[in-house]
Amino acid sequence: MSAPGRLVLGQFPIFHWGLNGSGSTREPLSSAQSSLALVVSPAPSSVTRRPSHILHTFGHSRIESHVYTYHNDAVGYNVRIFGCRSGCYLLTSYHFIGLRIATAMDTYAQTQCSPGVAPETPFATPAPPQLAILDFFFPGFSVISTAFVRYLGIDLNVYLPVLIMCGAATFAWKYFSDYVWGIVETYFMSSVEIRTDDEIYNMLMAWVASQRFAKRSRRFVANTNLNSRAWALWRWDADDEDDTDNDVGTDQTPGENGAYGVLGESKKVLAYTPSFGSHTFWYKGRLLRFSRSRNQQQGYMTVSESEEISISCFGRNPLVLKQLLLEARSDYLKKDTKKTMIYRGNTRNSGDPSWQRCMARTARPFSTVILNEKKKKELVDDVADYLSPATRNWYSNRGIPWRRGYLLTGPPGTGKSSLSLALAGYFKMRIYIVNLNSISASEDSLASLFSELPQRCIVLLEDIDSAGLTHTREQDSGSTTASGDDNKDGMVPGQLTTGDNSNNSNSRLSLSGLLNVLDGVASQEGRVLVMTTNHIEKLDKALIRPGRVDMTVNFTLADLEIAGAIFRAIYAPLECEATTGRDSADLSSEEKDAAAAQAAEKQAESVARIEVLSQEFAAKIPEHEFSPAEIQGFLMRHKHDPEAAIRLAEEWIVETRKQKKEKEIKAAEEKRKAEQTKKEEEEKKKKEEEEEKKKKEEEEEKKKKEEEEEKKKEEEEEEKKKKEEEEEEKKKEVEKKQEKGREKGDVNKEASQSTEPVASTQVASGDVEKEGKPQEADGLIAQPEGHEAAQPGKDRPEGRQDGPDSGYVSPSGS
Ligand SMILES: Nc1ncnc2c1ncn2[C@@H]1O[C@H](COP(=O)(O)OP(=O)(O)OP(=O)(O)O)[C@@H](O)[C@H]1O
Repeated sequence: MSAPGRLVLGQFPIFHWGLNGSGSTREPLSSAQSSLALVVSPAPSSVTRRPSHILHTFGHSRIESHVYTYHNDAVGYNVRIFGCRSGCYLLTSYHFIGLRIATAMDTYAQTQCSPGVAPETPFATPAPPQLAILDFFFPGFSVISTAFVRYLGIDLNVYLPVLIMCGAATFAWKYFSDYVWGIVETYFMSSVEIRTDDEIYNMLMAWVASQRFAKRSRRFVANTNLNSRAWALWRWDADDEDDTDNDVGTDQTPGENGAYGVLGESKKVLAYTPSFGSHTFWYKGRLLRFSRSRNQQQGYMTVSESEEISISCFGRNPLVLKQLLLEARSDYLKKDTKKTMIYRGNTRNSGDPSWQRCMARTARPFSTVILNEKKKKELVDDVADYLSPATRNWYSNRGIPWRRGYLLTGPPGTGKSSLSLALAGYFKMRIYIVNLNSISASEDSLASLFSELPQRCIVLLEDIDSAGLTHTREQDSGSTTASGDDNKDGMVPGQLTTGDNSNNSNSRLSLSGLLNVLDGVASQEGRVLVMTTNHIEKLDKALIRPGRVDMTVNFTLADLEIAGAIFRAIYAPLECEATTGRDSADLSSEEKDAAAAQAAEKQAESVARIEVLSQEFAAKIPEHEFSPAEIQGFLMRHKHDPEAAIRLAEEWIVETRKQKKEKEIKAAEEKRKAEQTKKEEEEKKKKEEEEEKKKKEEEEEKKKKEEEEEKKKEEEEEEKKKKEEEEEEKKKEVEKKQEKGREKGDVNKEASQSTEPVASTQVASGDVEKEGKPQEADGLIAQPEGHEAAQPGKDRPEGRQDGPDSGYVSPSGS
């Protein structure tokens, strides 16, 4: 027999047999197929064959065990067969195998026998149970076991039950502990889960990064940016503009993390947060657990999206968790007190639209915005009044929607955006920017964004004239209303404006949609709406009517005053920059006072000097020609040398004019070219259309001609056919007459036989007269059958063949 496997371990035989699925043992099985383990142990000879069937379950796999007892004369064997439940082994196969084992055992025992000596069976001494089942789970175990027995004299099988018990205990403990922990978590713990696409994620992670447990964690994530990555693709630069303020240090000074920066290099703060898993920490005397786990959802996700974060504590009261989150938030916002937070509306097609913090800029002092002081004061007073709680009540008591809108108009670079930023900084409000040009901007997405606005904030719609909100509805609809408000008929659905909408051709936002969002029934109250534009004249009147725009601030190109103010803003020393020139720590209080007085005096001198220079500079700048941004740009080039700026101002003016002129010429040229191209294209198109038309006409004419010819042909054919028919009819008539004539001829013949020829002729002529036919018909009549009828004109004199055969009878009878 070709048994696939047989092992004898020392004196304890362990047999490994393989079975194929059909139960036949004739063919040896491959090791992969051999999924049976046999354990043979001695049995009392009194025991008869006793098959039994036991099922064991190990984890997910089920092991069948069959015990058969066999005995020969000398000794009985228990054969325990283990097989995988999933295999298709038949009981009969097991039995068959058992028999084979028993036979093999007998043979084995016999080979051990020597004459005169009692046969030494494998079980001469009671052997411990052979648990080759391990070989089933750990292939090669039997080999190792054999090696241990042979070379070290250690029987691994002895320790097998212990090992199995340990394994089972571990399994059991895991299941048990998971189960118990689940119950504890559900009924005896409080927990808070943090969404990664919410700003609280950023707040919490910033807080966690500052905690000791995070810094000490052995498994951690190193971050240069703690913000959620969920919206990373939709953000501007995710970093705050002055992150480097908090950086780890410079060349000279090591940072808090012990790292040294390289001088002049832009540095990023390195923060460490605990990695995936559970991390415990103490907070306000309570043991908390910070868990970071992988999101089980499939699909592409950024790092922060693919994680789930929760914090839990023992006890059913989650107060401590809420305190922690509040602390995290206030810490996070503390960092921003001197900054103006800028949020941008993300109106993505997929997912809900939401506000995403994109930048925190240092608040711009209001004084740095150059604007007519009176106008500036008016604006600040108006906003302050609007934001006061008393005003809110006033509005609500009178049923007036609590909203205020401001329109900042003026040429580019005159300070509109700067004023919005300064306003937000002055009133400590956040700025929420909406991009109306976005292709995903729709009334729904905007409404959703506006509904999420906090009560005290600035909503900034920049350059609304370029957002397609040009051309008034009145112009396009052809009807004018007082406010322009009620006339919405001019709007084409899906169009932002009724006029030139090239900038927004893909947008699904309409003007009426925007108006609804701004102050419709469902729109948010309490916000300050600021719109900026370069072309107020292009805006729809409905958009800037009172109620939507309550104050308009006009910005102009630089005049004398503005030019001087910009000069002072650049060169005048600021109070914070005033230095004594010596380290104040080394000075006594009198010395400090003296140094301060000296610095103040120096600063006053400097201010006075700059004041004089500013006037000189302003005098050189032509009024209403250059924007403050342009002048600022020029002064920045000489920021440490005001005299040089004054000296070079004229040169700059000439240069800038030249550049502007060139730009204008270039723009005009481009415009002309564009127009020419457009014209050419139009002409070409027109020409093509004309050619096409001509071609079409020619084709039509040709077709017409052909049709006429065909018609003519048909008519001719019809005529011909008709003629033929007539001829046919004529022929038939002639034949008929010939027939008749023949018949008459016969009669005359008969008559001529009995009378004179003259008389017969007379009869014939008399017949002719009777018939009323012309004379030539006589010939026809007289023509004998089978002769051709005489041709008209040819008949008689020449063509006639007088004679007996022609059958012609002359009137004279000759
Ligand atoms: N009136 C002003 N006061 C102070 N700074 C100004 C003023 N006008 C322009 N600037 C400076 O010029 C630059 C551009 O200004 P800003 O962006 O505010 O102009 P804008 O009117 O909003 O331009 P645009 O219409 O192109 O958006 C800024 O750096 C700003 O500091």
